[in-house]
Amino acid sequence: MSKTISGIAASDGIGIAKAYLLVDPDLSFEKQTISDVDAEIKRIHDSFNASTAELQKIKENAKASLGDEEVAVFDAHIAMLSDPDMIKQIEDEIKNDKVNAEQALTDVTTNFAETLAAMKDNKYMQERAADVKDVAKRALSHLLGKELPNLASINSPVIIVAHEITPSDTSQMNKKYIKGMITDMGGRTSHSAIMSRTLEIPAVVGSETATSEISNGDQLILDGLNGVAIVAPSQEEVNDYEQKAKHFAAQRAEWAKLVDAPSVSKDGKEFEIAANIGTPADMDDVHKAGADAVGLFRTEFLYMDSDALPTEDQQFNAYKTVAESMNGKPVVIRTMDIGGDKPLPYLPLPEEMNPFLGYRAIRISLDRQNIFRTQLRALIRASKYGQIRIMFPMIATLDEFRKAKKVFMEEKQNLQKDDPKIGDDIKLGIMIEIPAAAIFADQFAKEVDFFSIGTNDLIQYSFAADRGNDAVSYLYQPLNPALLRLIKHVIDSAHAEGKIAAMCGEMAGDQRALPLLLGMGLDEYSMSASSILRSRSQMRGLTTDECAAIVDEVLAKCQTADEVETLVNSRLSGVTQ
Ligand SMILES: C=C(OP(=O)(O)O)C(=O)O
Ligand SMILES: [Mg+2]
Repeated sequence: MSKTISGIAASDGIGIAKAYLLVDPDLSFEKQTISDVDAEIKRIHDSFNASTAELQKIKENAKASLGDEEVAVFDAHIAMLSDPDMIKQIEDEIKNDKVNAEQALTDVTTNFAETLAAMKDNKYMQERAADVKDVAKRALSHLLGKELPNLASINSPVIIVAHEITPSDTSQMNKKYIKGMITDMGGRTSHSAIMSRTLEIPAVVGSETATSEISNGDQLILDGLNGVAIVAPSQEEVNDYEQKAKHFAAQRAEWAKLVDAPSVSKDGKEFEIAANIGTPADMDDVHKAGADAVGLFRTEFLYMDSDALPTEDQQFNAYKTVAESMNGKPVVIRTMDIGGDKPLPYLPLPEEMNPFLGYRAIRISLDRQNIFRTQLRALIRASKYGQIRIMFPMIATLDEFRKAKKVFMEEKQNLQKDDPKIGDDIKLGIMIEIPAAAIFADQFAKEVDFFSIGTNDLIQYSFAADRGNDAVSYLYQPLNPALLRLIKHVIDSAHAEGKIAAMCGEMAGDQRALPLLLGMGLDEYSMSASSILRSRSQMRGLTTDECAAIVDEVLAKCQTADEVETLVNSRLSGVTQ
């Protein structure tokens, strides 16, 4: 009998493959007194040899799909397994204390890791502590005869089943073999969900129970369109889903024909469908999707993927690459949004009770202005290579925007001493993601050049529901009339002052929301590159007047998100394809 597990649909598509459980096995053991010292020492050597052989194999596989940096980690681990000092200490403990290999390995490696972690002024050595722990875990798994999961060693089609998937996990994945992902944790706007969409891997998140209900090697169907996974499906179910997957692939092929088509409504009104990116490496997908602009460059990834604050030149190069690659089309670059769920290991921030309500984004930038000024200089310099727009995240008050603008003006004037007109064309905008700013949009609109509505956070803060917590994910309601009112107010306020209203939260790529946003006259829709062509296709089937009438009716009549969805669907049947 098959079993169905439900979660949150996070990335479109259907995958059928065996489950790959990304969960560490139980590596607990008992301390034992041994009598055969030689046999125990041999066990250690065997486990180190087996670990080395395993790492060599993983490295070979990884070479084919990953960058040099990722592969170098495996070399470092292999080198550690032949460290004479570490091996001697383990042998000595076995000889002197007559303990089992597991105990000696754990004692010695824990000691090594602690010594490294204590080297506070040597970051490189500090980071090696994690490598020692990793290597020890691998050797221990061999001693206990258990297998560790390893993403980089995957070389046949699988569906990843994990508690949570981190950015470093995704950097080890070979997209070719990953047919889907299902996690226990996360909501639709958690960063692992956003990553799965960027990688175009079908995904279901927030299932709560996937890792406990699915075993390694189970046959799985993953339906990222409807947010379900079927464990041990019947042949009939497999056939059914193979048909659905074919249908979805055919639909994708149809959408792909729109790569060079304009983003217009059925009645010929032009809009912009833009891409959200995290690094310049995402630009390939942006071009494949035929994006009209980059509507959100989340620069915090430049800070997160690095061991230290990125220099002005490193940032300049990243911004220039993206600006040039868009060939004159707009590129909205958001200043760093660190804090909340995006910590920086090398920038210690105070422990907070409520990190999402704490010291983050523009609050850090205005407080630590050297970091902010470096970023602004890099952005102003890069603006010579394309149409760069600068956007400030997490603006709550007009004062914050004015302060940020003042710093920008000072840096621009400094740079203009050498290059008189540099930065003069840069438009300055803000994210509307804090309810106070949304409510006060009519006043903000007088001073900013554009808004971009960040619905991921705007919903989180409006409904007081953590965006990554699946226990409260029922409150993530893009179609709730309260939110729709707020969004309409923001769009109307921008237009009253002749300013651009964009949206870069996930709602911009939500098929259910598009007719309403079009009806409200939203100018720019910025989303994961993988959603662009589908949205363009949908937009081309909608008429703005009809959508505006639906918005009026929804706002006059509906009290719940479900009522909104039902009303929109009933009005659209016959309007769209
Ligand atoms: C786009 C947004 O920003 P992020 O997801 O990076 O917080 C948002 O909050 O909607
Ligand atoms: Mg946000």
